[in-house]
Amino acid sequence: MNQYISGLVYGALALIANLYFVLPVYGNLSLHLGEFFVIFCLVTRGLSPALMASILGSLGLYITTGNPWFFAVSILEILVLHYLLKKEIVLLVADLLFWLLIGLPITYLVIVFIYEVSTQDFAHVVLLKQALNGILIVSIVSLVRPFAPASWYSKNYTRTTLKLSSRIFEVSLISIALPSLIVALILSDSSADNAEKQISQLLKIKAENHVDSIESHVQHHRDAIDSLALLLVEFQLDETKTRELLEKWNSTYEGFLTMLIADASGSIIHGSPKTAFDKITQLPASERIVTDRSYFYVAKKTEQNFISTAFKGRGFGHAPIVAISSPLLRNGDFKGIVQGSLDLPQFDGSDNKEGRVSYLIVTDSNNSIVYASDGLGLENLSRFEPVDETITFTNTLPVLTLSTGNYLYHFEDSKQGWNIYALADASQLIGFYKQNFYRLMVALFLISILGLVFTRRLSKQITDPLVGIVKSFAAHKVIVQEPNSIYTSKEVESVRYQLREAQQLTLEYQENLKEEVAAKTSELIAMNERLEKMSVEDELTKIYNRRGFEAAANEAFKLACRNRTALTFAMLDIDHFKRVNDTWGHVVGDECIVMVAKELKKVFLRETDFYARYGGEEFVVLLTGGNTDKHCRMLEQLRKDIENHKVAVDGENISLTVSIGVFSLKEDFNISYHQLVSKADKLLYQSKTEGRNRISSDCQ
Ligand SMILES: Nc1nc2c(ncn2[C@@H]2O[C@H](COP(=O)(O)OP(=O)(O)OP(=O)(O)O)[C@@H](O)[C@H]2O)c(=O)[nH]1
Repeated sequence: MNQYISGLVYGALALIANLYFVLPVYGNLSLHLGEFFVIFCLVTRGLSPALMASILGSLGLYITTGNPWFFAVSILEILVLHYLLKKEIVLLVADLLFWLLIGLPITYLVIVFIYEVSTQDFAHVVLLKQALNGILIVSIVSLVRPFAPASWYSKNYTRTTLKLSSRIFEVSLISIALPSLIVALILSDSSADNAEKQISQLLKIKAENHVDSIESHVQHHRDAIDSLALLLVEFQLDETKTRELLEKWNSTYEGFLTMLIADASGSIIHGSPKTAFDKITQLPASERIVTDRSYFYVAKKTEQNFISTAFKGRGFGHAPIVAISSPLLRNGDFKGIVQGSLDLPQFDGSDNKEGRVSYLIVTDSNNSIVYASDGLGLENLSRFEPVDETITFTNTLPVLTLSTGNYLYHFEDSKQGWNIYALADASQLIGFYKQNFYRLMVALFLISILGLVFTRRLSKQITDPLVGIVKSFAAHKVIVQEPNSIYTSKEVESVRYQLREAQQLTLEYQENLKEEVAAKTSELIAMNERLEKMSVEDELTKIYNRRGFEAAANEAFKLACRNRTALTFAMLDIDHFKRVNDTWGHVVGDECIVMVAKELKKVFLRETDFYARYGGEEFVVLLTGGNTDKHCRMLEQLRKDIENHKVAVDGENISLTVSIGVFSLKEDFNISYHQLVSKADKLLYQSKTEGRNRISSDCQ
């Protein structure tokens, strides 16, 4: 497949996976599996298609998350992985290195400075999730890769051959890392769900407790106001007694900041504590009127106990308060109201005191804060408009975002129409997740180190016996039958057995070959000797041929010339040999030639005597040393011996004669070998023409 087309195909798969196959992890965090196709493209097709796929895959992530930084991180990841793979680093380790050294720092900066994630804990969770996402994907790629058919790999892409130890390391790491990652993610999610449920349960109980205690607190004070109103109507006390009763009530019910009694016209006629009322009495009469206050006109109108929304006090002080009032009704006539101002901070008494891990917010029916625990940064009486961040931070539990942070919460309303929020710091849950993710990372790291040590040892135990066997094989040492390592395996032993068999066959073959070569060599030597002999020996007569003679006689000729030693060269020719052949046939002719050679052998016995069949029925003789007369005598003897030697054929005796030309040197040695031969040849011709069976000689 063309590189660009494969980049587009893998990119399209990555895009679709990132858009439609997203696994939710926690809150709004999820695993994006599209990167699988990008990394798979890198390991099967090479860098350029993987970069194309990376851009398309990141487009999918950008569409789903709105985060453009995926482009940078993904492209960097591909480049770094490509480089580290070339350096023969295992894919999973390469990815771990990328995330530790580059991916995590960049993602951290993006989270903190560009996305301004509100809490450190959440930033850590996002960060670790990104790294786990990357490692999970690379683990899946490493797992799938061995099953990919060879045709999926690009021919242009040269893959590096990994060491066996690296291969085993990769396989064992993946087989440990991938399941533990998946199990850890599933367990983390389910335990986070459980934790959320537990916190939710706890907050619900707390909120209900708060509702109960607030309701009873308020009810207690409403009852107090009602009973005071009854007493005042019933006993019609004088002014002093009324004031004393009011002050007693105020001091008995600590929740009331101040209390007052207003007459039917809404004018304050009594107040407690005394110091506060004294201030009221200083005010002009018009400012002591409370007809505009809901606790007056509602109580008057409904003729029932009334509890106000929260508001800021006036006259008696400016503290935020909730007013409780009861009408004074005597025989159905409205005689005024009695009112108590509940001090808002007093609700603190109803708050949870267990280590302040939880908080309380109480709002009235107007959503004004009646009470908010310290540390939330909320002002009493301010409006409470929380932002829901549930999806970002948790799976199901609702989350509020305040200026001080994110809080898990449970909400209940009270009978008074108040809203009670029990809050817990969201970092509890995120911290729990962070801890899980950190544990997972540390576990993966430890598994990697253990895996590294373990697999190096294992691969050594696998390869060492093999190396030993191969070394023995290469050094032609006999492979031992018993394994020399206790860590050997059946496969290695099978190799040992087969190599041993092969080695024995080879050795046998070598032995046979050696013997065969030795036999052939001696045959060859004999043949060479024969050939050598044949090249200098006449086949028929077994004496020198012309070549052999010239090679041997030449030396003797030169030596004799140099030493001026007497020398005779003779040339012989069988007379009328054609006739012999014609009469008796060539076989008989050959016998005659052999007979002449035998006679030569008989006459010339010295090592310095050279003779040869010169060609056809012609022979030559070279004699050195002694004197030329003796040479001639010996030649004459030869001539006679041949003449006397009858060759028997079919009961008949054939007699042969030879003509000889003899040329001797005894004083003047200034002559070449060829001239010598030529002289002898001429003298032979002379013998022939002078009647044959004779010697013609000359001397120089
Ligand atoms: N049988 C046999 N005949 C040979 C061999 N070599 C040469 N001849 C014969 O020797 C004969 C030589 O004949 P010629 O050169 O005419 O001389 P010649 O008959 O000996 O007569 P002269 O030399 O003049 O006495 C030829 O018929 C050759 O065929 C050989 O090796 N074996």
